[in-house]
Amino acid sequence: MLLNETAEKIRSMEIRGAGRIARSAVGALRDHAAGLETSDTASFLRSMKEAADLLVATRPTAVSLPNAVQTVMRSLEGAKSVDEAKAAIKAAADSFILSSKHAVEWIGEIGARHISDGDVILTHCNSEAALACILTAHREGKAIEVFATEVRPRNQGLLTIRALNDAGIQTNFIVDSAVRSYINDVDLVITGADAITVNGAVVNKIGTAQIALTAHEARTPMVVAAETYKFAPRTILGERIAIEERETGEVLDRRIAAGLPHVRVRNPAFDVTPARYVDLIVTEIGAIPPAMAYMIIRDHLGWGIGEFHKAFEIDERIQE
Ligand SMILES: O=P(O)(O)OC[C@H]1O[C@H](OP(=O)(O)O)[C@H](O)[C@@H]1O
Repeated sequence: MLLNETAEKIRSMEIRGAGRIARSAVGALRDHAAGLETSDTASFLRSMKEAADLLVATRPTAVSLPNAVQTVMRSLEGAKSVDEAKAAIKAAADSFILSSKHAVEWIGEIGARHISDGDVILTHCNSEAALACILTAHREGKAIEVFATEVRPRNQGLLTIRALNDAGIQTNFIVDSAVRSYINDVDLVITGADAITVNGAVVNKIGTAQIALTAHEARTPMVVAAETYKFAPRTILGERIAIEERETGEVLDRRIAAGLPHVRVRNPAFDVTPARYVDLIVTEIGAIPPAMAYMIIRDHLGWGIGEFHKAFEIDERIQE
């Protein structure tokens, strides 16, 4: 898909979900690289850097996006010609997409082990990773029932209930504010994540923190299903995860809002659940407590402080 088209689809949420965003972005980078006609390495690198910046700027919160783009852009290091650079980008993008899909499968396998026959599960938003756990448990023959929230204002819950319905899983569709009314019927909460910070806090769809708090009070385990590339390396350096504020028309029709001059509509797309309300994070390399976030960043993402130096080197080469 074309670069600008992909960027627009991510911005408008036609392409959404932290994993899908990441895969689409690296696919767009790969296709952009293949289509560049220059033989000048510096101008190729410049164009790739602009493409990477454009994609990363589309949505600020899901760290899967910059992590994926960074993974692919790092493959440019050491490329001595445009052809070499194109081949490196393609290999890195294809490998990222494949391993991202495998990661979801592994998360499904591992997550399903935390689901018992007869469990009632509550999920929020539409997460590939969380759904993988639920669908795998169902495929294994466990009788499960799900509560799925509506997910105002973008109604991603509709995607979730369609997937659950298609699989033949008994599902209860509830408004976001009904979670506390049903939490005592729930054995396990499973959500996805858009970002996980070094201190194990989980950034996910708005409403997740309320659900986690409710689950904590009810002593219902809160499980987060997330690929390792959802962990945010720059939080080691004190960088905070930006919470995307989307346009207010998503929440209240602009014509109605125009007649309410004293009302300010707020529309944060994500919230932060502190680590103490998260029992387990299921990743493709195993289920871990949130306190292990630093080790995931250090050992499995392979960059942190060095990331800045690498990015700087690419900038220098562009200026040559
Ligand atoms: O990567 P997977 O597990 O599919 O999704 C992770 C998260 O991405 C989504 O964000 P949005 O709907 O794009 O704002 C939701 O917050 C979901 O929990």
